Amino acid sequence: MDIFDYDNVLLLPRRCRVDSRSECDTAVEFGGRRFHLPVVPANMKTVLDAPLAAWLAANGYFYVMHRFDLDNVAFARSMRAQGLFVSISSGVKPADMAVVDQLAAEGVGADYITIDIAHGHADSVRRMIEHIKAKLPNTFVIAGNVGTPEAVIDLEAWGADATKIGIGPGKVCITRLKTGFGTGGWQLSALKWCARVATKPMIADGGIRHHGDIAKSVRFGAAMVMIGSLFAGHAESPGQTVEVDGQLYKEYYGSASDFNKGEYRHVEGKRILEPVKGQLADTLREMREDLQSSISYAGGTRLQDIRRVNYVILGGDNAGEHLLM
Ligand SMILES: NC(=O)C1=CN([C@@H]2O[C@H](COP(=O)(O)OP(=O)(O)OC[C@H]3O[C@@H](n4cnc5c(N)ncnc54)[C@H](OP(=O)(O)O)[C@@H]3O)[C@@H](O)[C@H]2O)C=CC1
Ligand SMILES: Nc1nc2c(ncn2[C@@H]2O[C@H](COP(=O)(O)O)[C@@H](O)[C@H]2O)c(=O)[nH]1
Repeated sequence: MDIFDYDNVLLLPRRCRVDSRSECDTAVEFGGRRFHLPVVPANMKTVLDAPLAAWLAANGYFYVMHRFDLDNVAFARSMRAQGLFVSISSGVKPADMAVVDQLAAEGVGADYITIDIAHGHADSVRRMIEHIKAKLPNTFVIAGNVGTPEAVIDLEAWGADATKIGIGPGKVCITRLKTGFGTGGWQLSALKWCARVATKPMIADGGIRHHGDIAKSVRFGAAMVMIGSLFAGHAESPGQTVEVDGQLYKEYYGSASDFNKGEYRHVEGKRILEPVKGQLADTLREMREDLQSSISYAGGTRLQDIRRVNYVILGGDNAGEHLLM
């Protein structure tokens, strides 16, 4: 198996089929809805909050609300009141099951539920999927996080409608240092490995440092790409603003950090400062333009055309050209 990551793979251009990049369509269908981009801000407290979730939903973008210090049912009610789709995160504890029960009992429901725990290849996730499917059979269930084909096979067999791939590639992640496990450093090839067996959509989660990494994720099988650090630090981002030597930064911390947990137990995340960026809408516009360009380099007009390109691995033992025959 080739081992590579975002920073040592490049995609190879094919003959252009458009006269303008504006002819390239970045839209994606995911869970029965169509979104402008195959991109979703990470479900983290310093990346999005309820107003940002509502803005994303109202403007044609996918979102997954985080699950920390939040009343999921109240959030779902408020999105419904605005006529917007509901996409929440869940753990696997009795309180999380009770949220599902309440959403069902009140008839609020949820369009998407992302079961999001550190080690998603677990019986607790199987039980949670079964619980959601029993109480809210029309909800699209995303389950994770995992990093192996065996896990993807199991989650799909247990009823997940999509899987989320990435153990430890995140910018504020310290899982590989603390535990010795993960896909950090080879996330893109882990995605490729999982794509061999996946029969349902996969979300590539973590490790995106440049807009071109979105196209690379799509090339290796992602239907959707979850991004934390690139979205943290915007004017609208919920992280606290901090001034250092006259420079403005916003905090970005891991969901398994002591900053998020409020205590130092089972810590697998850290806090960093992201330079303050500008408006989120401007970043999304630039991402869309860059992805339109990626599609044109792929010789296509639609997102899926990126899947057909060849690629090279730069440097190291796995270096070489990989051609689709
Ligand atoms: N993508 C990644 O690499 C990682 C992401 N995270 C993120 O941090 C957040 C908090 O995650 P998490 O701590 O799982 O959430 P929770 O604190 O909600 O824990 C979920 C449940 O899973 C159990 N659990 C957690 N880790 C393991 C494990 N390694 N083996 C067996 N059981 C486990 C917990 O029990 P107990 O605490 O008693 O073990 C708890 O019952 C999530 O958003 C998650 O996605 C965290 C780490 C890695
Ligand atoms: N190991 C940990 N991973 C975490 C933690 N909090 C979030 N995450 C994961 O990171 C991505 C975002 O990655 P980025 O490279 O785009 O910044 C996020 O979606 C989670 O999967 C954590 O505390 N520990």
